[in-house]
Amino acid sequence: MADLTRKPLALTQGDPAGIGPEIALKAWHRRGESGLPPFIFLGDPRILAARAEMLGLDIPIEITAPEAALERFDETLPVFAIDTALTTAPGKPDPATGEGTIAAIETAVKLTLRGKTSAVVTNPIAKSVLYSAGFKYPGHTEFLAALAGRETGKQLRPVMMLACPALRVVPVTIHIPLKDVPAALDEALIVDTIRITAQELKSRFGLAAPRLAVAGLNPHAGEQGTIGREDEEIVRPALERLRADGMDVVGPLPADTMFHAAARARYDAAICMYHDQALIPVKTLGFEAGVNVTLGLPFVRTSPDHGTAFDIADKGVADPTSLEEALKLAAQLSENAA
Ligand SMILES: NC(=O)C1=CN([C@@H]2O[C@H](COP(=O)(O)OP(=O)(O)OC[C@H]3O[C@@H](n4cnc5c(N)ncnc54)[C@H](O)[C@@H]3O)[C@@H](O)[C@H]2O)C=CC1
Ligand SMILES: NCC(=O)COP(=O)(O)O
Repeated sequence: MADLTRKPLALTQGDPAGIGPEIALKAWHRRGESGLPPFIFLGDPRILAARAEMLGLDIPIEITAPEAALERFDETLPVFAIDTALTTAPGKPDPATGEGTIAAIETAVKLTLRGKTSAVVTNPIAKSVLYSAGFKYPGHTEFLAALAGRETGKQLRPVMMLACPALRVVPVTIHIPLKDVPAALDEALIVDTIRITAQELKSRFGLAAPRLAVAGLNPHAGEQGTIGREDEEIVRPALERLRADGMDVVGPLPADTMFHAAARARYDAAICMYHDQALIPVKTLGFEAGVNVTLGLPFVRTSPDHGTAFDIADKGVADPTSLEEALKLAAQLSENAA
């Protein structure tokens, strides 16, 4: 039975041709055994119903307001209806659905900032599909910060964190080509990213004194400047500034030796210089239960660590565990922040 003093989580549909609708249905279906916090699905109920039929799941889908979702969650899957072009099939994305996909994210932010829902949980979007539909952001992370900035009038700096039971990682640069990473790195970017990470590890994750380990950019963290100068000229001075402020930060460390079990035991989060340096270890150690969390926003946002998985979207085999973990972490973090 849901605690009716709480609010539901806002769960966006993601790309309707991906596995988002399927994992939402499966997560609701096993809500009792997994102890799932209540959510309201923001998306097109016709897409959800068609996917339930494909999966052979008899799931009562109910269009409802967020205020009624908690009460109804035990009995029905609550949906806040957002019209989406019905031009896709599972595994066959179409930019025409982009408008509905984006509207679901915008609605989630509005509902959460207005106190109707407790946090935003996003199903995966395919960046390339949305770019064809005119989307101008690298991903949810930057889009959510822009939406929240628009609503609050504040300039927000979002930080991506991925977490699984064995590891938390933060990429300093996110969705940019590898060749552009060195030029994108500067002392201020590294300092800001680490400050926001440390702050939220305290306020949202309850770590009184977070220990951070920072990867170097180059092999062997530059080997004293002989394999690239960035680690000595950019990363090290940034870490010295943070240490002067009393932060527990080590590095720059050689990235190849900072993710084995004994090394991981020495820190609470690893700060990495680029996307794959951060995401390869976390997805290798905990793909099934990994969660993506956006720090630096005025609300909690999580998502599964995986993407749209178009290759399996018509097969019925998608695993909902990562989404379930994202929903549970969102509920926990928003409770910590309350
Ligand atoms: N938060 C988000 O919106 C994210 C979106 N993406 C987007 O997803 C699209 C596809 O990306 P990929 O690199 O192919 O990664 P992906 O995570 O969609 O798929 C990688 C492999 O893992 C499998 N897989 C993923 N989730 C699974 C699940 N829940 N159960 C069973 N198998 C699963 C897929 O079938 C595929 O073989 C891209 O357009 C990317 O932009 C990727 C990551 C996160
Ligand atoms: N590789 C992580 C990813 O693509 C998620 O990005 P975002 O949509 O959460 O910004």
